[in-house]
Amino acid sequence: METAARTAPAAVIVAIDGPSGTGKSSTSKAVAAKLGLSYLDTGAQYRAITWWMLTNGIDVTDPVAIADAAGKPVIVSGTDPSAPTITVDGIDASGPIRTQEVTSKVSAVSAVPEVRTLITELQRSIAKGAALGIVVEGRDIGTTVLPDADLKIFLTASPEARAARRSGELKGADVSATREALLKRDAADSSRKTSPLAKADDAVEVDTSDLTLEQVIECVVTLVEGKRAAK
Ligand SMILES: Nc1ncnc2c1ncn2[C@@H]1O[C@H](COP(=O)(O)OP(=O)(O)O)[C@@H](O)[C@H]1O
Ligand SMILES: Nc1ccn([C@@H]2O[C@H](COP(=O)(O)OP(=O)(O)O)[C@@H](O)[C@H]2O)c(=O)n1
Repeated sequence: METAARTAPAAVIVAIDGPSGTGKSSTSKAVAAKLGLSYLDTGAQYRAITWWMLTNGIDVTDPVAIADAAGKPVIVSGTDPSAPTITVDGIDASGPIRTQEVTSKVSAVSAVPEVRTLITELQRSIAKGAALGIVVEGRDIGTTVLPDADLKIFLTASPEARAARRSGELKGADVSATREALLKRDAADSSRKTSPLAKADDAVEVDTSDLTLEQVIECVVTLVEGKRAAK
């Protein structure tokens, strides 16, 4: 009789990177749910450490203060794509990490090398523990966190499409102000020295500007299934 271990599909690791509003979270969650994989939102982890710094009086304009405090918060990510969670020191942080204040400060905190080292280790251990595989989304997953991922996707979209999507979520937010804020964050994330936002050489680039979310999901599911079949 065949053992479960022999018949179970090999774990598949999928890295999805790209700037804000390109569809990383929606696509990654849906692909993971459809294929029975775990899901990790690495942006939520950088937001969580930023929120902890802000609520604990750390000066987020001072990289030395950020580096000194980086090891203190305990960040735990739940990886069920239908109900992802994030806690900091046991407190649910899923709401507070989405505030405008955190969004405007997260690039400065995430640029500090000590922060990146700690969060990258956490991400690798979560990916290693995902028995059936995982979809990990962020900015540096294909280049730095999981350079041996089975499949790397880099999502792009025009600043106009991204701003329209984000201001739709922020109910009534001004599209041009949202566009400027997105571009400012892209510039900071792309220009930092340690693991900047970048497309890995072997990533598949998908421009989502004129695609529906369903089309993007279908495209990525097809690519993952192809990789799984080849394993
Ligand atoms: N291809 C698409 N077409 C239209 N809206 C989209 C598309 N992809 C994502 N969205 C919407 O845009 C918003 C931002 O998507 P999200 O997945 O959070 O992007 P990211 O994680 O890259 O910042 C969400 O409201 C989402 O439903
Ligand atoms: N792998 C990652 C993921 C996010 N980040 C940082 O975290 C911020 C928030 O990421 P996010 O994915 O939640 O942002 P949105 O795309 O949801 O706006 C980014 O702007 C980066 O500064 C990072 O540096 N590396």
